[in-house]
Amino acid sequence: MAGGAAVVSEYRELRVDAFIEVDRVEKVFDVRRRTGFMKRERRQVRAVDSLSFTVARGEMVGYIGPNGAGKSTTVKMLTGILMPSAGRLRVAGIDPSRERTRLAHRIGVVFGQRTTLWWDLPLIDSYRLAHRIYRIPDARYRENLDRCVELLQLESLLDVPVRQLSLGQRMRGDIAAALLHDPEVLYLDEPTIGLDVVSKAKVRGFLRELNAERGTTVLLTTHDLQDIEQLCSRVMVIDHGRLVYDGPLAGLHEAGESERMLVVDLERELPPVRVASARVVRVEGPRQWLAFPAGQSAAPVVAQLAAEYPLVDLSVREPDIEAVIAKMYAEKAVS
Ligand SMILES: Nc1ncnc2c1ncn2[C@@H]1O[C@H](COP(=O)(O)OP(=O)(O)OP(=O)(O)O)[C@@H](O)[C@H]1O
Repeated sequence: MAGGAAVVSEYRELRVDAFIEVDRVEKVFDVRRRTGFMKRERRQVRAVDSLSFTVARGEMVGYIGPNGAGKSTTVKMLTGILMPSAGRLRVAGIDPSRERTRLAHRIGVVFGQRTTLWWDLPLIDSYRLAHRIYRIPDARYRENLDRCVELLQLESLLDVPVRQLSLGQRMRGDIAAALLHDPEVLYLDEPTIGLDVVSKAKVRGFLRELNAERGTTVLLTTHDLQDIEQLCSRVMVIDHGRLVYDGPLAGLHEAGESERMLVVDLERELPPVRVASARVVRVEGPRQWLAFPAGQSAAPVVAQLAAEYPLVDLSVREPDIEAVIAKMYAEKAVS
């Protein structure tokens, strides 16, 4: 990924009004492992390595990476659950690990795999508890609850014990719980995991509206790239604890050095065509597939084809974003 480092630093310089600041942060875990009878080995795991980024107020940023890349560790440090081994973190000007309680009033967290709701109690009771714990003014609580209930379609679920809710219903319940105290920033960890298509659409629609209306800053961790495509104009990719890409989703294609495909229909079957900066990867009767670099315009390839071959039709196919990211994950971190 040759251009990756440049992409990371260029994008970083643009962000001046930082709401979330991560500056050369590291997190090293000491792990002890049994290696035999009475024998233990001590090992260090560098979960986050010299990580720097900023997020402006009101941004919706995707935070992605392969398993074990350091995403959860980053989010845990941003909420104050974990203390960084080195570097500086600020969220809304607050040092998370030093002032965790003060920060808790300004952030909301949703972990798709776990719930913050009271399992045996009706859903509404978890909200009443949040009302007390966060000391939310009554009118504000009522307004936020009504809004979440309406947009997340929770009306018929409020009196149902949480353990009886489906995964999608529970997830919507969790998102509401994270928002009752008006957090300025929301960390979402896999908010659509295990949800059906309809529930995913509901959750995504709600998050879009929340961001547009309230300007809530959102950091979204997900393995579902459609979440990113539909919600985030910016994406950060982390691998082995380091940032390997920070920029618009569309730029991932270039950074991943992916290829676009030109599908060409000729008048008749011909041997593979020969054009500059594209190569034929498949031939099926009069149809041929030509791969060319994603960062390059299709125009010169099309012009040469039209001038030299009996062209009937053509179309350009964009690379599959999942393939681009899989390729990025397979490469070494560059930042
Ligand atoms: N409490 C801990 N003690 C020791 N090692 C840990 C601890 N928490 C995380 N790690 C290690 O740190 C690395 C990063 O883990 P992390 O959970 O942040 O990754 P992730 O990107 O969130 O992965 P996933 O997508 O699987 O949730 C992994 O190697 C993990 O094993």
